[in-house]
This record gives sequence, C-alpha cells and structure tokens, in this order.
Amino acid sequence: MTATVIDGKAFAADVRAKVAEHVTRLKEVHGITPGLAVVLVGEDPASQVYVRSKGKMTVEVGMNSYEHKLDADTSEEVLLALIAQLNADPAVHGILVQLPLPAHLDSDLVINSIDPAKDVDGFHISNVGLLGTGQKSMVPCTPLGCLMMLRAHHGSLSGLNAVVVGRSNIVGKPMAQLLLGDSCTVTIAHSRTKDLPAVVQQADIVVAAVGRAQMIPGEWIKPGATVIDVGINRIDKPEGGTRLVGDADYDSCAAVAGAITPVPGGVGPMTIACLLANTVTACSRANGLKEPEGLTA
Ligand SMILES: NC(=O)C1=CN([C@@H]2O[C@H](COP(=O)(O)OP(=O)(O)OC[C@H]3O[C@@H](n4cnc5c(N)ncnc54)[C@H](OP(=O)(O)O)[C@@H]3O)[C@@H](O)[C@H]2O)C=CC1
Ligand SMILES: Nc1nc(=O)c2c([nH]1)NC[C@@H]1CN(c3ccc(C(=O)N[C@@H](CCC(=O)O)C(=O)O)cc3)C=[N+]21
Repeated sequence: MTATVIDGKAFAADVRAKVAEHVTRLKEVHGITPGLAVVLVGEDPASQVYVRSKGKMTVEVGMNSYEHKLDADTSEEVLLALIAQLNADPAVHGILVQLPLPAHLDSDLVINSIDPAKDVDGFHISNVGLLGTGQKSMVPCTPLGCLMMLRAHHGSLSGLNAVVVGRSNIVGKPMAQLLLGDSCTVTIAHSRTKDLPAVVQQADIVVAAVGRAQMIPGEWIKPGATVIDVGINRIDKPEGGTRLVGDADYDSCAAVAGAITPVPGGVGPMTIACLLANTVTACSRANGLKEPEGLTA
C-alpha cells in the first residue's frame, strides 16, 4: 500500500483563508482588528525565523502583529511586567511566549501569568484543566492542527486505537486529550514504554511527537494506519547541507500506512494556522461575538 499524503500546507492555507474571512467580518461589521502579541526572549536563530514567519502570516490574514524581543538575560520581573501590560491591552487578543525560555526563567510561572482568555497556545493551567474536563478552552495549536487533519481524513475517529508517542505538555498530553474527546482508545507512550514497537503496531492512528529523527520505521506501523508526524529534526545530508525530517522514517512508513503527514509541509504549517485561528476565536469571545465555525475543537 502507498499512503495518501496528507497535505498540511494545503490544509493550513484553507484554515488561514477561513481566518481571513472572519477577520474581514470583525473589521467591517464590528470595527475590531484581532491582535496577536509574540514574545521572544533570547536570540535563538531557529526561534527568530519561526517568530518572523508567524508575524508575516498574522499580517497576511489581516490581523495586527506585535513582536516583543527581549534580551536573553531579561529578568523574570521585566518579563512578567510585559505580560501584565499585554494582558491589560484591549488591542491584544492573543499572547504567545515562545518556548523554551532561557533556563533562569520559570516557564510555568510565566505561562500561568498570561490571561487564560488570551492564552492562544492553550498552555495555561486553566486551559489545560478545561480541555481535560471537556469544557470550552483555548486548545494547543499543534494538537489542534493534528486533530483537524485526522477528522478530515477519517470522518469519525470514534473507537479507533490511537497511540501518541511523547508525553510533553505542549504536544503529547493535549493530543491525547483531544483524541479521547473524539472517542479514540488512547495510549500514551514515552521513553519508559516497554516494547514500543508492539504498542505502535496496535494503532489505527500514530501521532509521533518525540524529537528523534526517523525513529519510527515502517515495520512498526499496522498496514493502513494513519501516521501524524509532529517531529521536526534537522539532519545532515550525505551530499552536505541539512534537511528537516520527522520522527517517522517517511519512506518505510509511507509504504505501509494508509495516510501520512510529510515533514516539512505537514503538521508545522497547521500549527501556525491554528495559532491564527485561536487568535480570532479569542478576539470573538472577548467581544461577546459568535465564534468562527470549524476553527476550534
Ligand atoms: N510541528 C510542530 O508544529 C511542532 C513540532 N514539535 C516537534 O515535535 C517533537 C516533540 O516535541 P516536544 O513534545 O516539545 O518534545 P519533548 O522533548 O518535550 O518530549 C519528547 C517526548 O518524547 C519521549 N521520548 C524520548 N525518547 C523516546 C524514545 N526513545 N521512545 C519513546 N519516547 C521517547 C519523551 O519521553 P519522557 O517523557 O519519558 O522523557 C517525551 O515525552 C520535536 O521534534 C519538536 O521539534 C514541537 C512542537 C510543535
Ligand atoms: N509557545 C510556543 N508555541 C509553539 O507552538 C512553539 C513554541 N513555543 N516553540 C517552538 C515550537 C515549534 N513549533 C513549530 C511550528 C511550526 C513549524 C513549521 O511551520 N515548520 C515547517 C518547516 C519550517 C522550516 O522550514 O524550518 C514545516 O514543518 O513545514 C515548526 C515548528 C511551534 N512551537
């Protein structure tokens, strides 16, 4: 079997088009322009590229983008003061603090100081609790993007066996909650899991969020299963230079899977599209307006 390639780029373009439509309505009918503030502490080059591309896409869908770049040695006090200012700013509907933060900053404390209503990453403990109890919340962008692609591919996910490899707070755990919410039978695997190949072999849906290049080979995949590859790993090319690969070994997995997301061009673009979707959702809620349909879980 040769897997259907799930085109994350095309999905993301579709989500952004829906966001843009909603932004136009907010502006023209209500005179409100949604605003997203991104806070970057330090000069990590990969984060800088990523923050720039988020800013560009934010403006492309018609929203305001506010970028705050702070020195790597910024104190917690200064960062918390900036977040307090953004929390109070009515022009800012979404706040994202780029992770990881430099080691001297307490990221739990920083994330939990964001107004939950503006927490477009969905990392605040209130949003985590709301998601875990099936209540309306801000849903983390990467798992939300994965869920949208899975729903579009499968229709109903009810009763399917889903294995999430990775248990981070930003991907693995919220992904598992969303799959459970859609009535999958969910297993969360991690570095202490016994016999990972046998666990993955049970899965109708595999979500790989580990951060280890090409660690999941095709032999682990049940024929016809769907592979959602969250991993973003840069590896050296034999001919020199580097390229991005996922946590799944693409060629061998694509040979047995029913469907697979590529890296790049899979989950990554959907993450950014969902960030924009969350910002427009947050803006609508903040103004007591109807939320856009199909843009949240
Ligand atoms: N496409 C996108 O939009 C995004 C991509 N990413 C990418 O996704 C990947 C995961 O990110 P993130 O969740 O933040 O990573 P973390 O490093 O926070 O978590 C990795 C998880 O993988 C588990 N793990 C590590 N080694 C193994 C192993 N050998 N077998 C099974 N499980 C293992 C860890 O287990 P344990 O808990 O036991 O240590 C941990 O739970 C990275 O490549 C990251 O770059 C991340 C965010 C967004
Ligand atoms: N507060 C916070 N929220 C995040 O959501 C967050 C974060 N911090 N820190 C870093 C990770 C990583 N992440 C990615 C998003 C998009 C791509 C993406 O668009 N990737 C492209 C490739 C980009 C390239 O070529 O480098 C793709 O997969 O096609 C990648 C990675 C969000 N993260």
